[in-house]
Amino acid sequence: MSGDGVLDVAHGEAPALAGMAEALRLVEGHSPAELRQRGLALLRERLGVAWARCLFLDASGRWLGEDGDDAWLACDDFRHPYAHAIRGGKPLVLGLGEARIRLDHEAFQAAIAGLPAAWRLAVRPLRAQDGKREWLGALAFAGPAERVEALSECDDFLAFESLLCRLWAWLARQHDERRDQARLRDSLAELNDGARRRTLGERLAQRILGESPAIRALRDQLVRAAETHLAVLLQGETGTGKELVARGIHEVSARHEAPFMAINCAAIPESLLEAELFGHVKGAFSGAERSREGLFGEADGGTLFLDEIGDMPLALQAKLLRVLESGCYRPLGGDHERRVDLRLVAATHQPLHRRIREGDFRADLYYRLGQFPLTLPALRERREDIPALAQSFVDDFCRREGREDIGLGRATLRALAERDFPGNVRELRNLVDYACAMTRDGEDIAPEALPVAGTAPFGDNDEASGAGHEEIFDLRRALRDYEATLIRQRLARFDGNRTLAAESLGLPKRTLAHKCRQLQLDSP
Ligand SMILES: Nc1ncnc2c1ncn2[C@@H]1O[C@H](COP(=O)(O)OP(=O)(O)OP(=O)(O)O)[C@@H](O)[C@H]1O
Repeated sequence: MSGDGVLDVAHGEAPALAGMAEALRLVEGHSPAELRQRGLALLRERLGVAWARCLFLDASGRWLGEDGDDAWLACDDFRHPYAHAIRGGKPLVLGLGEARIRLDHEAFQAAIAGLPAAWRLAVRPLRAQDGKREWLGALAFAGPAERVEALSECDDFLAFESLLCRLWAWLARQHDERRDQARLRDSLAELNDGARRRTLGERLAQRILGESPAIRALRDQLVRAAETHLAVLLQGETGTGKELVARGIHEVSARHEAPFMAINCAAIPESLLEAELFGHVKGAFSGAERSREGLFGEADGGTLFLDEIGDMPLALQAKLLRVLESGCYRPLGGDHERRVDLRLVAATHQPLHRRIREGDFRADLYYRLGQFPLTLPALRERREDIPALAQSFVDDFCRREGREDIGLGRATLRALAERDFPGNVRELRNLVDYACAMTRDGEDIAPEALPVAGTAPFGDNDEASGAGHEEIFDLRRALRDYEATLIRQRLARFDGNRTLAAESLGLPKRTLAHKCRQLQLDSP
């Protein structure tokens, strides 16, 4: 330093700041492990220490490890000198010859095996803060006796060791804080996810009723499906709630503000189905006086529900597959392709595998539709839900019809629980509606108010009601009337298409034609 207190800087060097560059190398370590490596490199390269190790304590404080080595040394195993240094809290120096005789720890002996017996080994416990028993690990170095002793007492070395410890403690704290924050973030996200899913599940439970394990699991799956963009294929017997579930998925999905469009592929003649789905431009075919958007366009951004997908004609299946794969469709008679972004939910009550085997359904479409397959349980598989469903249908009936206080007695609930419900929840609902209609305000539904099982088409929403059994005096005639009503309604449902009507009743087309003649259904 010059007389005026200013540092002499000769040839670009300032001796008083000689250690700064090394200190900087340490400070630039980003993790405790990197810091240890930098510290050891400094000892070897700058101080000429031929053998040096830096050990760290694990989180339990019971094991000492070394970077790049899988072996751990127990802190209470006094056959190695590190345990002595840590336990005693003081540095120790010992001759290697003596260490070879006194300490029979295999890994330690292996580590010092090649070193001269005349050398000395220094082991220095490293602590987070001076004077406190907050151990970080231990620094060990070996060399000729005078060099080891000189180094252990040298102020610069002590400053290096102190800097190493402070940086190490600081980096370890930072690492712990980051880990704690990440854990907190993860558990908060998990909590939020769990809470969000629970809320959505509860929202679904207001419409998709039932607390049986099967229906609870179904609601959980619906929430999961709704989180994705996958196409959902709903399989289940008639009346199990496939349409209800399709709406449920839409309502708890991110698409809930966009439209939900539905179409029953079995109820629409093949010639119209294509135009219904794809839309058409003006003049695309005779009668197309105006252009029409079509369900793909109308459901854009939302959900399209294709009910009875098994009945979709093969030619249309190919076109649907193309839309699903390309995200584009072309309205009938249109020049341009349009992009569409929607979730498809398809439903079927018939085993599609059989339709595929019979060549009536494309396997590739089946797999594309079934990205998220769901099977809805039949009501007989979850009989415990019958009382709650029945009660809710009684409440609905009273609200709808402006009726009051119709109750459900135990005997009636027992009678309901014993039924098989081939028409599932729809059958139960229709049956309860009928029984409510047969019950006076203020009274409980009597078991006798329930129609005899299997006598009426309660499974089918839109079919003849089973009212008026008391007036039946001629069974054959009643059966003929019932058959006629059923066939008439089916024909109306399929716009007079006998093939579809026959198929929906499980009859050959010729048998249906014969019955129509017999029952005089041919004349309007
Ligand atoms: N879990 C349920 N909770 C309340 N109502 C239900 C439930 N499942 C079905 N329903 C009711 O049963 C009736 C039939 O349901 P839906 O039309 O969704 O059945 P589906 O499986 O689509 O029948 P299909 O195969 O004949 O088209 C509807 O009135 C619906 O609201």
